[in-house]
Amino acid sequence: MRRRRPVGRPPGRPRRLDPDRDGPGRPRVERATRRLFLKRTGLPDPAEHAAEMNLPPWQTHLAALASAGLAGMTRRLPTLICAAARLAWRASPADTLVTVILHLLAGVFTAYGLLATTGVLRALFAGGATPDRVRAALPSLALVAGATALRAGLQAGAGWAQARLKPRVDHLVEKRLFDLTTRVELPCFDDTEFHDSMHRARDRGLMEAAPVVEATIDILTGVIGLVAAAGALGVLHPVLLPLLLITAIPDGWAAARAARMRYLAIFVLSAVRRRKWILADLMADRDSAAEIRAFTMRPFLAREHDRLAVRERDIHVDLARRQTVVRILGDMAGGVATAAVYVALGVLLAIGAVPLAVAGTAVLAIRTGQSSLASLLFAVNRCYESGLYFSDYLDFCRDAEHRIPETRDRPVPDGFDVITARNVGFTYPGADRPALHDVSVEIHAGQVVALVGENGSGKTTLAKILAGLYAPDEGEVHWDGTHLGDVDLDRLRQNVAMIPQHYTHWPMTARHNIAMGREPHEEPIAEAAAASGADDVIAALPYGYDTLLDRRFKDGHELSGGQWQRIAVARGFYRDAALLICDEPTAALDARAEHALFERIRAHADGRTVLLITHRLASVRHADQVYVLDRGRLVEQGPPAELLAAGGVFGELYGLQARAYRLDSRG
Ligand SMILES: Nc1ncnc2c1ncn2[C@@H]1O[C@H](COP(=O)(O)OP(=O)(O)OP(=O)(O)O)[C@@H](O)[C@H]1O
Repeated sequence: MRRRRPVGRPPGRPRRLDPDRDGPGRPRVERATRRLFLKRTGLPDPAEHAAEMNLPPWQTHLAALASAGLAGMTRRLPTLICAAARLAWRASPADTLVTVILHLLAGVFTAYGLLATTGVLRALFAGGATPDRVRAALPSLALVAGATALRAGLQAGAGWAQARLKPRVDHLVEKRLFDLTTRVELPCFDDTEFHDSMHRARDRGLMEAAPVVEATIDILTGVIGLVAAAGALGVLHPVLLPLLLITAIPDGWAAARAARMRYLAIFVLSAVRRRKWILADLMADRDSAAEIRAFTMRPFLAREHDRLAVRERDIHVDLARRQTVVRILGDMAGGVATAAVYVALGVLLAIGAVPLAVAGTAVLAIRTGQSSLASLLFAVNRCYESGLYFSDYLDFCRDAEHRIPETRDRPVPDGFDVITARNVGFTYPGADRPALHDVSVEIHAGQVVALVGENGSGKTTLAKILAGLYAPDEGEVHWDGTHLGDVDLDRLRQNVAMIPQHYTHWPMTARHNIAMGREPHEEPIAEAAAASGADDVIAALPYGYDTLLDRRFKDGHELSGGQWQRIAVARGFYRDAALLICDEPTAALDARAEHALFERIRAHADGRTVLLITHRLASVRHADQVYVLDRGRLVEQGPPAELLAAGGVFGELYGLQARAYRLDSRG
């Protein structure tokens, strides 16, 4: 038997905390960073007494961001840059190559232009009449102009290739993510760690892929610009090289510090913003609109929202003040450094170490280098920030790939004479007791088989195992001689139609809501709708089968719970599969509709096999076989008449319902 890959963390093994990858499960790091921020800023803790204000997935790395220094960021960069390069290459090798090559060439022309400037200045500063000097400078001037024009052209080309790359990267990562989320085994969705990781990847990781690629390209451009300026300075005079660094340090310090302040502010604000967003959603959402009015909650919600908005505003105003101070300090230090560089250049000129033309070019090169360094630092910050979230995406994809069921070659049966579940046991990931234990059932073709039992007794779980949605931990399920563990379950499910207990209200037309996943053929759709009673619902819709069943869109229409249920049943009928599973198909129906639907299921069965889960025991009387579950164990089985006569659990539950109806009808 194929063992199911264990999902979730093995019991007893605690998760290792990684301070660099903070998440909702790592509150210690959050608290420490919050304390650090509050101590430094003297601000009140905006999330005080708000237990529900945990970090949302899109802000889980703020603690890491808050505590990251420039050195920490730089250490992580090589991994991120490699991941971004691989992604860009997969998205479009041509655009990646063009972007890199054009940026490199632009860097060469930057250096060339700077060096050519020396020729211009040398000619202009030489002796002789001004017209002669200008004329002498013309060839170098033409070279500078040519280099500048070429550089601009190359940069525009690189920008175009980069712009083409972004949507391709977005498309690639989205496609991969949703391919994985729809292919992993169903039990993954019961695993909280998988769930969290999926949300982190979907809510933020996905969006950060393109920014990581862009930031990586910006880092490359920054480095190229810096190397071009440094190269030009080195060629002019080696002593000029350190001067570039001296002027760059204050700028770099101010940029890194201001960015860090922003991270810290966002970090401390995360809980406030999350709460504010929740309130904003409630105040502008269709589902809550009626209750807000019915309970006259508007003033309360608006006051609460405003209180949080004011808190957020104050922190931002304070942040703006402190960032301005840092920038002014940076600018002042930068000014002092630039003055020192000019003094040093003056000294070099005075002692004749460099000619005047070289000094003039050096000033230009230093300016170019400074601006490249500033963009480089900014790009490093951005790459680090986006990279943290992007690693969530990569981690999720790696994990999800291991959770895709392996492909199996054994042919899938089209139908069956008998489905046999033998000694089946199943425990949900993380659950401390099994949902099913040692359950054996047989479903013969053409039968209507009912699963009954109290809430939580395991009926839905058993149905899902029989349909091949869950693999049992113990025991086996066979469709005739075929063990479900040996076949491709995706193909097997083509032969199963399931009307689940909690069905989806697909935001699509009525037609697609019935055909869902199959070609929509008019006649079979109409037959399925008639068989389920959905035909009346559709006839009353403004555009019939073409009516969009979602009020959030123009011309969309909303259905009542019972009307939706009929559509869901029609969907099950439309599949016309060997096995039809109906999991409480009448829960939302009125008494008349319920009776009619059971009649229709019986009529639709007509040689098909139906597995019926229901609490309406009167409807089970016509089943061929009833299995009664109690806390995950099979306690009774047999034709309904025999079970009633035996007076066991089924008889007791049936009697309770019948008595309630008798009392009700007496009034
Ligand atoms: N996704 C899940 N993760 C963990 N436990 C689950 C999950 N789904 C069901 N369970 C548990 O498994 C047990 C059986 O649930 P199941 O849904 O099969 O019962 P049921 O008989 O269909 O109940 P009901 O009549 O209320 O629909 C219950 O104890 C339930 O809490």
